[in-house]
Amino acid sequence: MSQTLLDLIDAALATVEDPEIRRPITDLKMVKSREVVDGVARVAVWLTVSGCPMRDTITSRVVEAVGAVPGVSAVEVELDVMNEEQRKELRASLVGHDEREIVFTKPGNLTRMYAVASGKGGVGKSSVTANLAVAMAMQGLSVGLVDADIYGHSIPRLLGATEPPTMVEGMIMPPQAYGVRVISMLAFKPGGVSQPVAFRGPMLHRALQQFLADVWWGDLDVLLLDLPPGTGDVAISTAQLLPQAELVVVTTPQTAAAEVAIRAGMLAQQTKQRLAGVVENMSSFPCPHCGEPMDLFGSGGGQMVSETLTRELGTDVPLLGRVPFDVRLREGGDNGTPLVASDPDAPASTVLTEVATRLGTRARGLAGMSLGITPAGRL
Ligand SMILES: Nc1ncnc2c1ncn2[C@@H]1O[C@H](COP(=O)(O)OP(=O)(O)OP(=O)(O)O)[C@@H](O)[C@H]1O
Repeated sequence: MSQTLLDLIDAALATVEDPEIRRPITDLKMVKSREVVDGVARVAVWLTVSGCPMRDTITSRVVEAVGAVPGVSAVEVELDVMNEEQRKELRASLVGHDEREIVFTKPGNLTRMYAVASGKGGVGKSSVTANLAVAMAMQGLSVGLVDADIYGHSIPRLLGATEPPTMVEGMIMPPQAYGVRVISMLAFKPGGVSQPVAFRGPMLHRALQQFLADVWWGDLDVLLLDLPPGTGDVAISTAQLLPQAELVVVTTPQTAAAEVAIRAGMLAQQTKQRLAGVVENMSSFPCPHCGEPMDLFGSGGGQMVSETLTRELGTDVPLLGRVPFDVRLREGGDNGTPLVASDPDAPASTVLTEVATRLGTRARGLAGMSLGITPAGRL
């Protein structure tokens, strides 16, 4: 009888996923032992590191899964910590190789990659990226988000993902929020959020490389990168490290913002990247009193960027959506609750979700790619 009960307990443990790695703890060899004495199940679990921030979550998941097995009256969980050998084995089983390489550039990798760019700061690029990531995760996609704005990182706050990552044998397990794996410079600053980052160009490249190679991303459907504004070092490093990443340009409706956004988009011509499209943010919204459309930041910027880039690059660069100005989007960013999660039916959420659906399911091909050829004929 106890054999049958143990089988049931094993089956229950196989449903418990490690919250960071998102694989069954049985596959990860995290179950040290299990036994049943008079209906009381005792489960010992190996944690990867002693200060594992997920210890309580793992414990409660084990208690819930094993406690639901008929015949189990109580569950006791004991935690132990893996030794170096076990961690190495775990690392090898997860990564499949030892050297630090960027998995996204390996042949056969199917992760869709989007680098979100803007011409200038403050147009809402980070807010759009964070909400797109959460919307994609809410659609069941496995999503990673790199805050490539090394100096001005803001993604952890926008998603409330400010806890430090767990390290397993030099591999960084990224914190998660709303189902999105997030890495940012915050994870590497002992002085916390207000500590400035004083990096020169080559250091920025190295930091980005580390975000991509040393972080355990798992099998991602989509990787989003929140670039710093403009066409500086990080935008170029991204193109070098992830040449398959497509650009998404964010602008406001304002002509001045649109003009600089075009420059950010034109970078694709030099880097030979594809342009997935343009998102206009802080667009027209209905006046709360009279319902008339309010164009707080002018109008037409997104359309202008889309049309100009289409013409200049000789390829379709669609306007993916116009996200209305919404104070709740700003408030959600301030308190780490993205609007698409807190109010999925808000007009801004609806647009962001549509853009997320489009990008998350987009077929990969030559569309949107500047071929870098000049038409033959009269000069
Ligand atoms: N659609 C919107 N409606 C209202 N407020 C918005 C909207 N989009 C962004 N904001 C607010 O605008 C400000 C700038 O947004 P955000 O930080 O996302 O811009 P950014 O382009 O990433 O800036 P930077 O690159 O300089 O960090 C934030 O306070 C944000 O909450």
